[in-house]
Amino acid sequence: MVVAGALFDGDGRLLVARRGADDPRHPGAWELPGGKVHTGEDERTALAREWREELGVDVAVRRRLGDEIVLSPAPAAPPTTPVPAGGPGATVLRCYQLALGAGQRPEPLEHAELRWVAATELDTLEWLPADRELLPDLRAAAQRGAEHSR
Ligand SMILES: Nc1nc2c([nH]c(=O)n2[C@H]2C[C@H](O)[C@@H](COP(=O)(O)OP(=O)(O)OP(=O)(O)O)O2)c(=O)[nH]1
Repeated sequence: MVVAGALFDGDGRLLVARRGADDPRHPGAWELPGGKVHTGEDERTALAREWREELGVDVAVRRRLGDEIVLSPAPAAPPTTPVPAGGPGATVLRCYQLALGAGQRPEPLEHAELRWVAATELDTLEWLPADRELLPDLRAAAQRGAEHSR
C-alpha cells in the first residue's frame, strides 16, 4: 500500500513534488508526496510520517480523494480463481486530502523541487504514470477548495 497526500492552498493550487534526477526508477517525475505504509502501520499515520520526513511539516489527514489505483497487479491467479480488482497482494495507491498545521511551511527535504500548481496546469506536468488517473479528482477538489475560501 502506498499513500499520497493532496494539499491545496486557499486559491485551489495543489502542492506537487518533483523526484530527483538521480531517482533510479522515475527521474524528474512529479508526484504527490507520500510513500509506502509500513507493516502494522495505519495509512493515515504513514502519510503524516512521510510528510514529516519528506517536507518537514505536520499535517492532518482528511478525506479520501479519488479511487484506489493499482500500481502493480498481483501475480496471475489460476483462471478459475475469482480475485478482487488488482488481486490480493497487489500494490495500490490511495490519495488523501490534507490540511497543513498552523505556521507550517513545506520544504523539499527529499525532493528536487516543490511547486504550487493551479488546477488548469496539472495536465502539463510529467507525472508518475499512475497519478494521471487522479487528475480529474484533484481538479474537482481544487475547485471546491477555491470556492470555500471565497
Ligand atoms: N509517494 C508517491 N509515490 C507514488 C505516487 N504515484 C506512484 O505511482 N507512486 C509509486 C512510486 C513508488 O514506486 C511508490 C512509492 O514508494 P516510495 O515513495 O517509498 O518510493 P521509492 O522510490 O522508494 O519506491 P520504490 O523505488 O521502492 O518502488 O509508489 C505518488 O503520487 N506519490
